[in-house]
Order: sequence, then structure tokens, then C-alpha cells
Amino acid sequence: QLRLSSGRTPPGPGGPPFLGQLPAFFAKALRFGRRFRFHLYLQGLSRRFGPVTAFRLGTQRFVLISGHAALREALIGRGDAFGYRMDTPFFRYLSRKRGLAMSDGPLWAEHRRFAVRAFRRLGLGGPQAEALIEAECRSLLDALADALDGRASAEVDASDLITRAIVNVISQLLFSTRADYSDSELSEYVSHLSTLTHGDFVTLLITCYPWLPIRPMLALSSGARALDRSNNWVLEFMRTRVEAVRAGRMDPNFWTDPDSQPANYVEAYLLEQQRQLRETGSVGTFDDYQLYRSAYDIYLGGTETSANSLRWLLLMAALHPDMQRRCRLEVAAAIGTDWRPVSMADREKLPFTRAFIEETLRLVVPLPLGVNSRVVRATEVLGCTVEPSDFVMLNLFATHRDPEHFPEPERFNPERFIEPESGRCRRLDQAVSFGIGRRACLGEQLAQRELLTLFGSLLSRFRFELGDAEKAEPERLEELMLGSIGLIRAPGDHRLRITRVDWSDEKIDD
Ligand code: HEM
Repeated sequence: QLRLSSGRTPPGPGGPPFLGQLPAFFAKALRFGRRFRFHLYLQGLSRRFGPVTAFRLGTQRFVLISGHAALREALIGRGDAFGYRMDTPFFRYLSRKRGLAMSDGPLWAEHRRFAVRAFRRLGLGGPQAEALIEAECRSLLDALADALDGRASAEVDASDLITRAIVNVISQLLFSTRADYSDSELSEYVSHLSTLTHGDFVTLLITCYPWLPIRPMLALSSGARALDRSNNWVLEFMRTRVEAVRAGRMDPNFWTDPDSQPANYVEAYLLEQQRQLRETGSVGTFDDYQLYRSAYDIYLGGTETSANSLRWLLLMAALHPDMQRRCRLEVAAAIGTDWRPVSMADREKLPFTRAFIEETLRLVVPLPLGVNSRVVRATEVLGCTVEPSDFVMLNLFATHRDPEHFPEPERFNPERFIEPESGRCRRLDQAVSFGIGRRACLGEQLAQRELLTLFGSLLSRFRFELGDAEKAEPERLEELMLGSIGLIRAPGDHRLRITRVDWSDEKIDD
């Protein structure tokens, strides 16, 4: 086979044929038991073998890219080779390589460009998105106030309400609809979401032995069937929502009038579909299935990531009461005591609150290993060759623990995001929670808006403390801080004590 790269094989641990690192992986899992986490295991490998490491799990070779220099070289310097997603028969079966997150090549490029344009047209960076998030913020605050049930303070599991609020923001963006927090279909979606984002033994097996035939896997494994069922359920859910949007426009001229203004993403797509049909006689790649899958990716991509980030933010606020108070006072000074939700116009007045959010995302890394990808041709990174047959993992988690860029990396220190001279909040290039390069997160702007508005507004209305059980049992707290196992890092189950903020108290304390 013609080799186009002269780099060396990335260093890494060996392992027996057919198993590779699986025995070492399971030995670690047994040793650490409930405290075992894949991203911590991979952090150990990156520390031992360097920024580009290769290892085998089962029959599959993985290349792990860690640290800002290696990520930059791969995803920006060699972005044309790296902008491809992992391709296995099972993931191909689930996604048909359509949509936005799992597709590749020209199809992905065309639809990513469209999505960026559509988000802009729908005002994702402007007042429309703001109004939508603010309205949902009010509903979330009301739901939390209801959970207090007239008491000044109570222990509450806010997790579910947070997911529902975030789902509603995405749902408004895609379909201009929202659901009541008690809606049963929303509950069903939330349960499928959990199947799709929490890894289990089956996901590990089909990743380590990607050649395993799909039909027997589905017949033998209840986990594979659950994944398949949830995938189909969410896809069908998207189809019915899309069709409701299409049917909702009574005036058929709306779809053919080039000047029609879309109210949501689905309308923007359907208008583009009609434009292609008018101009070329075919819808091209803008078919209905691509729309269902794109809606699926935006819905899924924008739900658990943002919802978990908000859960982590409240937990961090509970763990750091002085900093929580500093954020609250900053928000109060920005919005005044005549309450309204925090908005992007308040940004400059909220440097510490924003730094608190940045630091939480740095320490937590909601998607610690990014989204698995591959290269389209043999490509060198820091002198090591990555082969097209490799699965590439982005070690975002370890990148945020590089002491050269983040001194005392395990310490929660929002000040690192504050410019010493001006006191303003700054972005750090080495903070890569949303990924970098061509496949970086499509929803970063929306996520940043959601987090600032929801977190700032929640702090202005409630004080958050750890629940009694978490306070009493340090091991429990330690475990919940380890986060869940799976693609997305969620804090373990916990309750927070929520207390209404009494502004007069705040001023007295000051
Ligand atoms: C705090 C919240 C979020 C975090 C930390 C996050 C993080 C990420 C990361 C790390 C990636 C993969 C980057 C790569 O492969 O190089 C990604 C991809 C993606 N995200 Fe997000 N995300 C968040 C919120 C959102 C939201 C709100 C949306 C929807 C509007 C969204 C939609 C997507 C999509 C569609 C992709 C796939 C992009 C592609 O493959 O071209 N994300 N995100």
C-alpha cells in the first residue's frame, strides 16, 4: 500500500493480539470499581506516552490526541484530513452517515455551511435567540419556585427541570414549539436521550470490534437493541415534528416565494429545498431524510451538553459559596433588583460570572473525548502517522489539565480567565471544550448564551448549597464529582438545597 506519510508509529502500550489494551482496561476497571472512568484512564496514557498515542482495544487501533499544540496541528493545520467521523458498520447502520454530526465530506460541508447560515438568519447570535432563552428562563425559575412549594428553602433535584428547559430552547429553534415541563412525550425523549448518550458494554464492544455483524448483535444484545430503538424513536419524533411544521403553513405560496422568512430551522431547510428544486430541478442532498437527521443531531447535540454544563455550574456554585456570592452580587449590580433575566447586553458587566462559567467548562469538559473521528488519508501529527483505519479521539479532558497552560490544573480558579490589567473576562485558546477546527461545535454561540442567561438568572433568584447527604458523606460527593460514564460527562445524581434569595440579606451580608 502506498504510504503518503513518513512519520513514525505513535508510541503507546502494547497488548495481546485480538485484545490489545482490553485486559489492562478491565484490570483498571476492577481495581477502581465504581470510581473507574475512561477519560481518566486515557489521561494516564497521554501522560505516559505523549501528545499523540496509539493503542489497541480489541482489534481496533485508536489514536489519542492530547494537548493544545497537537490538537491545533491536527484539527487546524491538517483539518482537511481530520474533518471526518469514525465510520463503523453499526454507526453507519444507525446514522446512514447523514445529518450533521456523523456525516463526512462534501455532504457534511454543504449542510454545515447551510446550518451556519440558517442559525445566523434565525438570529442565533442576536435578539431572537435572546428572547427565546429569556422566556424559557422565566419558566425554569417558576418551576423551581413551584418545587419550593411556598417554603423559603428545600432540597430539590433540579436535574430534570434543567433538561426540559434546555430541550425547549432547542425545540423552539428547530420547530417553534415548546412543551410543558410535565409533557409525557418530553419525558419519553429524555429517557431515550439517556440511552443514546450513556455508553455501556455494547457500545464498547462495537467500537473495539467494529467488524461485528449488525444483525446478530441486535439479536443477541439487549443493549444494542435499546440503542437501535432509541435511535428510531428519536428519528420518528423528528419526522413528526418536521411534518407538523410543514403542515402548519396554510399558505402554499409560502414555500415557493423566494422572499419568505423562516420562523425556525426546519422552515429554513424546507425553503432551501424548494429553492434547489426551482433552480436545478432536484432537491440535491436537501432531501427529507437529511432534514430529519440534521434535526436529530441539533436536538441531541444541544440537549445533554448544555443541560449538564448547567448542572455542573450549580454544583460548582454550591461547592464555592464565596464565589457564588460574588457572581450573585455582580448579576444584581448588572440587572438591578427590579428583577429581569440576565441578557447578553449585560456581558461586559459580568466578568467574574463569565469566568466562573469558563472555568467550570474547563475543569468539567462536558464532552471529554470530543466526537470520535478519523483521517481520510495517512496524516502526520507532531511527527507521528495517523492511519485512515484508526479511530481518533480528542483528549480534550487531558488538554485542560496541562499545567503549562493551566497552572494547578485541578484547582477551580475562575481568575485564570480574568485579564489582570483590565479585570475583563478573556477567552483562552487552550480552553477547547467546544472543540476546534472545521468540526468544532455548531452550537457554541447558543450554548454560551444559554449558560450565561440561565446560570446568572438562577443565581439572582436562588442560593444553591449541597444537599444534606452530599454534605455528610464526602465519598458520595467525590463520586458525583467524577461524573458519569459515557460520551457526555454528567455529574452523578444529587440534590441541591435551594433557598430563595432575600436581596435585603444580600446587602446586609455585603
Ligand atoms: C456546553 C455545551 C456544549 C458543548 C461543551 C459542546 C461540545 C461539542 C464538541 C466538543 C463537539 C465536537 C467537536 C469535534 O468533533 O471536533 C461538538 C459538536 C457538535 N455540537 Fe456541540 N456542544 C455544546 C452545545 C451544543 C449545542 C447547544 C448545539 C446545538 C445547537 C450543539 C450542536 C453540535 C453539533 C451539531 C455538533 C457536530 C458538528 C459537526 O460534526 O460538524 N452543541 N459539540
